[in-house]
Amino acid sequence: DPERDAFLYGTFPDDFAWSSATSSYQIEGGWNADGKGESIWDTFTHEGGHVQNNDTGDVACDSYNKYQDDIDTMKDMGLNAYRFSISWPRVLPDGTIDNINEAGIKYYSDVIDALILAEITPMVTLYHWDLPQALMDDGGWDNETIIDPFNDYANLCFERFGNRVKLWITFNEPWVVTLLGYGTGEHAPGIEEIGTTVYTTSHNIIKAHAKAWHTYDDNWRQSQAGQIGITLNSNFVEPIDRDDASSVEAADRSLQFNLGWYAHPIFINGDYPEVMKDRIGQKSMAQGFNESRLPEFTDEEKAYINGTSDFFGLNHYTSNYAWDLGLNLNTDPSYWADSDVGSMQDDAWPTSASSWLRVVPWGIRRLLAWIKKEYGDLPVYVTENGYSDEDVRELDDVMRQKYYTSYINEVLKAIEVDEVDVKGYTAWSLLDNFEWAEGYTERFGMVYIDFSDEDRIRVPKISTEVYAEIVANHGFIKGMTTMPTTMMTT
Ligand SMILES: O=S(=O)(O)CCCN1CCN(CCO[C@@H]2O[C@H](CO)[C@@H](O)[C@H](O)[C@H]2O)CC1
Repeated sequence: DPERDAFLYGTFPDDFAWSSATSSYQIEGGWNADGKGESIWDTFTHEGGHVQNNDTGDVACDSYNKYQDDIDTMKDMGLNAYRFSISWPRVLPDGTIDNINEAGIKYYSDVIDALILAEITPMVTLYHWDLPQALMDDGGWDNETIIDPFNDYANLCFERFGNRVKLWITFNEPWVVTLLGYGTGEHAPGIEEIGTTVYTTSHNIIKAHAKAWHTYDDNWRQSQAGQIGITLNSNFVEPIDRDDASSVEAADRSLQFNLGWYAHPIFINGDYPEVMKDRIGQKSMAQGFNESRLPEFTDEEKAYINGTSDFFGLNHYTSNYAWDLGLNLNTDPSYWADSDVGSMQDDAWPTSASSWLRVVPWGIRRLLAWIKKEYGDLPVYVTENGYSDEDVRELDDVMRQKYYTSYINEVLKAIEVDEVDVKGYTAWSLLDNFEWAEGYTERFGMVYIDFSDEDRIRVPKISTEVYAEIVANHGFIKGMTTMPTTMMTT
């Protein structure tokens, strides 16, 4: 509708964080440099057969050696924050605190010092999917004995970097970690248990997250005065028919199964959404299980988990329509079937190089408003948002320029009109990088890299100029020279 789609001129709060993001396995390379231990992604890519063209992150963007180039680029763009992740096996090669790799500690200490020198605030993710292989050998996230090694790892990072790092994220996208890692098998460790292990691994991750938050809150917050939270990913889900109660309910149920799965315990009451407990419970009984496939938290665990995030970290890329499929007790045990929701994307929505990513700018505004309504008026960081190109050298990335302009404008509306307390925006990604199972065939970077050139030269695309001007103006003012003429409104 015209009101929804009108472009809004205006500025963001003065202290707004203008950021870009990367992650360790996707950009660093140096997979076995200076004492680093193997991660499950080293194993997964070296095994072959899981990634397009059998690409690996052995070298990736070589940021292990070229991180200063990355920081120089962000400095040139005027960014004031940078979200990156620490590779757990680079600092703890066996995963446990018994063997600290000081060379790994020094690498991240140097990166942090270089960011501070460039007046760029570091935002550090502790877990962005590269689990030490040694811990996978003990069952990985499906074994609750992993909770203590994760806490020891988090505590080490707080101890060594917390004097300079004041924004911590425990996990990046537990939904992807469990669904793609233990459900579809598309991601490391490649386990295919779509109806059971996705829930037992998530259960352990939520407990591990809570323990790390309490460790910071008890031992470090007073002296370091930082903030620690979690980053969750979700599409916005629009009812296929807003006047049909069953599809409105189905859309909300889909958001509960995607986002509420983790956000409800952490931000509401320490427990899973009622609709998940109810549906998965009913289906599990009908499928012959003697207990629900969704594990239960004890009352003590609920009290321990509730309230364990200082902000809401949101990764958002795209949206979809949903409708009700009706309660079906005859399905096989499957996360996809558990929610009884049909979903699709509109063919009118512009495409990207990623099959799941269509451009729907108004979705980010709707999702931010939904989060405020559902979880309260808490600070929100958009910790990822971005667009993918095909594997071609195209520096005038017009679609990405329009994507960023349109989505950032919708975030402005969320702040100005819907009064959502958004503290920062993070463009995924600074660099073209290793896009997981798609390898280097899908490019999310504002900066182009030729992965066949061993020098991995950073070549800024035009979107760096568009984003830089938005940052310089703290938003949108008339006459901005780089603004694309036609926005994306769908
Ligand atoms: O429900 S379906 O399975 O039919 C559709 C799957 C939708 N997922 C949502 C999460 N997305 C990962 C986002 O992943 C994030 O975004 C970036 C770009 O992908 C990655 O490079 C980052 O590492 C990651 O944090 C992959 C696609």
